[in-house]
Amino acid sequence: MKKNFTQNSSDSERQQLRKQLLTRRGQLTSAERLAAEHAVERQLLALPELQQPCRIGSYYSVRAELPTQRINATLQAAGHQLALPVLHPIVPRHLLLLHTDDNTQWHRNDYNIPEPALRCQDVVPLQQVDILLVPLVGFDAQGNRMGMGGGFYDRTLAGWRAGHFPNLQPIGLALDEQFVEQLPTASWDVPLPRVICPAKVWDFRR
Ligand SMILES: Nc1nc2c(c(=O)[nH]1)N(C=O)[C@@H](CNc1ccc(C(=O)N[C@@H](CCC(=O)O)C(=O)O)cc1)CN2
Ligand SMILES: Nc1ncnc2c1ncn2[C@@H]1O[C@H](COP(=O)(O)OP(=O)(O)OP(=O)(O)O)[C@@H](O)[C@H]1O
Repeated sequence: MKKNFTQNSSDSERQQLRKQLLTRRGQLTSAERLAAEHAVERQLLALPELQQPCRIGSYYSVRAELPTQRINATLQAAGHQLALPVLHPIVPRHLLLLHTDDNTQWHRNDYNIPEPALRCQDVVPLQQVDILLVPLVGFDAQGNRMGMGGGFYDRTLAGWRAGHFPNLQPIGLALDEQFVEQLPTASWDVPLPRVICPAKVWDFRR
């Protein structure tokens, strides 16, 4: 992948790179994607943090994302509490995390992504979340992340970067093909401390 993006790269460069990465991600077969989910699940479950019951924010994978349906079910079966994102009904481009279990009712949001029905009692404040599994389109050797371009996770992670959620550990989940040497960055981008891929757990802390 190209490396000639500068820190001040334009929106169109970011858009173009996003498109290339989405195309690359879309070229995997469903068997390859399933194998990737297995490998990521194995590495995730082996993390020391997950050896005790945790509150985990995950995502409901769509299109060619690293699949999470099986990972989410396994996490619940292992005794972890699972919360999934809902587009905030009032604050534009913000996310809420909602507790989910077998009784959860599902709706499709404006992006056609299934999300739990909004019930106030199910909202899990980020202060109470231990691990946040973050979807991505691409990531680089510094942990910089490119998402779908809505800024949803950038806004969510801004509070974490500011120190408001000291117990929260964000972890990106990705296919190996989503790695690029260097992504263009913007001031609002929040680098991920860790990314789990099928081949490797990337640790950017220290
Ligand atoms: N599975 C999953 N859930 C998620 C996210 C995600 O990336 N993956 N999000 C991460 O933020 C939030 C939703 N944000 C999204 C932002 C844009 C588009 C999207 O598809 N936008 C364009 C398509 C882009 C394109 O065609 O180039 C569209 O609406 O058609 C989807 C989700 C919350 N839930
Ligand atoms: N903390 C923030 N506060 C206000 N605006 C923000 C913040 N973070 C991102 N934005 C805005 O969101 C828009 C999209 O950002 P960007 O392209 O980096 O999204 P992304 O990381 O790809 O998407 P996502 O986080 O939803 O997966 C940018 O125009 C930016 O101005």
